[in-house]
Amino acid sequence: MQAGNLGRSSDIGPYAPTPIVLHPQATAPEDEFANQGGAPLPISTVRVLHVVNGEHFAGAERVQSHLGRCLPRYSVQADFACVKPGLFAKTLADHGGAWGGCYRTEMKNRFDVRAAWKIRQLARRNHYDLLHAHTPRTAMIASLASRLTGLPWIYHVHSPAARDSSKPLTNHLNAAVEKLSLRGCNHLITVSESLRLDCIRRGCREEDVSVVHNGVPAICPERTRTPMVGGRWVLGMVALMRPRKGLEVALEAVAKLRDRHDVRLRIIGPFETEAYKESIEDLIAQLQITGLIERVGFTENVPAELAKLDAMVLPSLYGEGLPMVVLEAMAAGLPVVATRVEGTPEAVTDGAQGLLAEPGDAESLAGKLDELISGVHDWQQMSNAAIERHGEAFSDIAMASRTADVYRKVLANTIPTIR
Ligand SMILES: CC(=O)N[C@H]1[C@@H](OP(=O)(O)OP(=O)(O)OC[C@H]2O[C@@H](n3ccc(=O)[nH]c3=O)[C@H](O)[C@@H]2O)O[C@H](CO)[C@@H](O)[C@@H]1O
Ligand SMILES: O=P([O-])([O-])O[C@@H]1[C@@H](O)[C@H](O)[C@@H](O)[C@H](O)[C@@H]1O
Repeated sequence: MQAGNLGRSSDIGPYAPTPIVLHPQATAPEDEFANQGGAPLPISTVRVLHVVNGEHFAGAERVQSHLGRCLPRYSVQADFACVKPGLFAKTLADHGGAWGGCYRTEMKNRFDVRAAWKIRQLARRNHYDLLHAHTPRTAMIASLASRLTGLPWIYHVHSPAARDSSKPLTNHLNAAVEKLSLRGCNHLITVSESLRLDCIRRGCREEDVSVVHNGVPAICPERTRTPMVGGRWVLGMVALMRPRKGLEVALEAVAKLRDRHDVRLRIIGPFETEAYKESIEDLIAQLQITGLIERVGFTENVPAELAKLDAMVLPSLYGEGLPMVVLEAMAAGLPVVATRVEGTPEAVTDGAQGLLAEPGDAESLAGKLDELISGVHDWQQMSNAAIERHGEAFSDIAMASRTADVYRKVLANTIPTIR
């Protein structure tokens, strides 16, 4: 079957190897894989095909689009094969190839391995050097495509498959598929140190796993006001709303705060299912907080929404890697009130760039919000600390630079086998 093409002609030949220097950015990180010599060396272009789901435009897809946009600085050209083409595939196409080319390699069902053959065709035609998968489903396809092509492949761990959703059966299946697929994997990238340790606990060798912390651009939109003790506080939760994000806990916390403070909660993002949306509407009615809740829905301009908030709330229950919305809020100078889940404490230290509550505990979340709103912490100081922490550790440029270094390390250690 011929793979379709959304963003760029599938007939494109190899990219002209544009020699540029490694780490041209002053802000690029020091890295264990970087060229240790004096002057930076010109390097040849690496071509990577990301094998992605592509149905949503949520965290993993943000990572992918930032990589597609930033990797060319490091002489890496990234394209995308979508096995569930949806909003992400459409967005890539809308950008006309600026974030990388997009190919439709649909799977008709979870075990439709014909996608691996489509990827083999793409890899041959467009001379990719390596494959990069992002979900258990795409790990399965990339691992098969790697066998068919002889290309090395990398797996990007965004969340722990065994506790990624509220569906135990799906989690179990995904964890099993991931484990089997990883047998032939050349290297793992985890988005947080907590996920790196999780992989090692599950049997991966330390030398096969690298942490590349997620990163986002330094977008800090102008604010028109600074919140004040005794004034109105506009809180916002930004997410693809699904049970594991803990929106219920945020609503319960707002209900607890309503008598003491003038608070509003903006729900920014789409709901994964209509049924979940209805259950949330029922809870809002039951808690009698309808007037305090503003429903924004999906927005393409998250920074503009962040500029309207006084704090970003993310009450995740479990299963996070390193949430992009936490990093986006920090870049925007917004204090983050989140939960101690997986990688989140790697970005936010309680009392510094934001506050950390216990997951699933509305009392704990309300207590942390109360601290911020009552002025126990200086809002401006937290805002400055958030911007600073983003700049030093979580930029999109740093993420792309480190990812490019992993690619080169893997390619340097792989004996090419052309099939
Ligand atoms: C199920 C899964 O795989 N989850 C992972 C996914 O994040 P997950 O999708 O759960 O959530 P994130 O907070 O990381 O990302 C949400 C993204 O959606 C964007 N957004 C949200 C609402 C909206 O209206 N418009 C909009 O564009 C946000 O700006 C953000 O970039 O990748 C993250 C990054 O590796 C990991 O930490 C998560 O564990
Ligand atoms: O591939 P699949 O199992 O159908 O489903 C996917 C999850 O594995 C992935 O973690 C998530 O980010 C996607 O939104 C999607 O839900």
